[in-house]
Amino acid sequence: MNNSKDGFVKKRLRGIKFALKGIWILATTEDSIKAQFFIGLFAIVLGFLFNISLSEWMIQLTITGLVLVAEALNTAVEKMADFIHPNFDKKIGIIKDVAAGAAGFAAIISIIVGCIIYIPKIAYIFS
Ligand SMILES: Nc1ncnc2c1ncn2[C@@H]1O[C@H](COP(=O)(O)OP(=O)(O)OP(=O)(O)O)[C@@H](O)[C@H]1O
Repeated sequence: MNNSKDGFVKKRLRGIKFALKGIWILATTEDSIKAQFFIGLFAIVLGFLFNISLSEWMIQLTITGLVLVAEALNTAVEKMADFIHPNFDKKIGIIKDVAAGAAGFAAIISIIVGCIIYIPKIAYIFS
C-alpha cells in the first residue's frame, strides 16, 4: 500500500522490498525463469572456462539481464491476462503470444550473441 506521508527514502526502500519479493516469486515459482537462471549460470561458467574479456562479460551479463527481464514481463502479462480473463478468448491468446514474442526476441538475440562470443573460441580449440 502507498502511504503518501512516507518520505522519499522510505518509499524507495519499500519499492526495493517489493522488487525483491517479485524476484523471489519468479525464481521460486516460474519454470521459465528457473530455466533462464540456469542458462545464465551456465553462461557464467562458460565465461570463466573461456576466460572471456571484460567487454564480453558486460555484453553477456547485459543480454542475460535482457532475457530475464523479458521473461519476467511475459510472466506478468500472462498472469494479468489469466486474472482478467481466465476463459479462452482469441484476443487474450494474441496478447499472450505478443508477450511471448518479446521473450522470444530476447532469446534469439542471446543465442546470436552467445555464438558471436563462443564460436571463435571453440573453433580455435579445434583448429
Ligand atoms: N485464455 C486464453 N485464450 C486464448 N488463448 C490462450 C489462452 N491462454 C493461453 N492461450 C494460448 O496458449 C499460449 C500459452 O499460454 P500460457 O499462458 O499457457 O503460456 P505458457 O508460456 O505455456 O505459460 P507458462 O509460462 O506458465 O509455461 C498463449 O501464448 C496463447 O496462444
